[in-house]
Amino acid sequence: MIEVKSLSKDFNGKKAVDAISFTVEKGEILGFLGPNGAGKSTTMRMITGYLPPSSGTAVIDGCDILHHPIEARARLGYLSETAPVYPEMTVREFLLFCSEVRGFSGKNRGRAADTAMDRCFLTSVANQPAHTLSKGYRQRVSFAQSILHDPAYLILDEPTDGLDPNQKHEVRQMIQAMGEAKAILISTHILDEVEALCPRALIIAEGRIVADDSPENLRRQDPDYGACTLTLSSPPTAALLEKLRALGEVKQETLPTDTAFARLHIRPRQYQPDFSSQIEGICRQSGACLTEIFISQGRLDTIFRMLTTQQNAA
Ligand SMILES: Nc1ncnc2c1ncn2[C@@H]1O[C@H](COP(=O)(O)OP(=O)(O)OP(=O)(O)O)[C@@H](O)[C@H]1O
Repeated sequence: MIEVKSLSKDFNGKKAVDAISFTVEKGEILGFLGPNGAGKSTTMRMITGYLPPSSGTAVIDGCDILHHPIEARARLGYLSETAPVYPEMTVREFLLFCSEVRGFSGKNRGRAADTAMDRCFLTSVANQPAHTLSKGYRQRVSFAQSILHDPAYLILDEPTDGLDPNQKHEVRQMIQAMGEAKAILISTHILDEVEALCPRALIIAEGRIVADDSPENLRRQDPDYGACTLTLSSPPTAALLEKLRALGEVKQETLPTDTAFARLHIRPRQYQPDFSSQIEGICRQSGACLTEIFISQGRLDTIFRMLTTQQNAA
């Protein structure tokens, strides 16, 4: 388990991270979200021992990063935001070098480098100098470096940043496969990625945790969760509008004048699981022809904005 215990960091008297605590269990992929400057990278650098905290600590598989840094780091793989790679080395040379630093020797050194290249789809560029690689491939080399020693704990700072959609897909699949056995903390700005990869998400703003829940539960906090958007084949009558207004807040969308359709958005005063059935019943009774109904599942980006801008305003 990764245990983050009341970690704080001050830079020149300003709190970048403010008493953050959370845990990540093996078999869990925890999404770490927050706006620019929220403190994600600073937290990750403290967990991995690259930055001393002002207070608090992190414990990796029982090893305190401050008191047992070598043992704690041996259990960790870290992909930093900057993904540093020595430019003049080939991919294989770089990974052999990193294997040696990780304590591999003899055949094990080559085996570790080759396995990591294989898992990160790098074999075809093994002999290419790093400075000739595209950004996506450099990111993969850095990823390979972080998993050389097959660590049980992975800290990934924006692992798909700058990758093309195909590469993003591949890296996500790699993370998903590794997440079955490892504890993974992953920071990202891509909310779709969180929905696809992370059963749990932590949102931070101005160095503090403002949410810790599943993406689904977070979406439920969207005021639009369960709201319905209806398309009618003709404009609604005043009687229909009155009945719908009794159910919730009704907004009529302005559509191009050459269409006979009408579109209404109805938000319940509070979530009701049978809201769409109630609306369908009212339309049927009123003789309105309902051609389409869309039920909102809420949006993570709405919640992200609500939680992180509230904090800024405070
Ligand atoms: N070495 C440093 N010296 C001074 N201030 C720093 C240093 N590193 C980070 N900060 C400040 O700490 C705050 C948090 O930065 P951090 O990089 O952790 O944010 P982040 O959430 O990772 O942002 P982003 O999403 O843009 O990567 C910011 O205000 C940043 O300017």
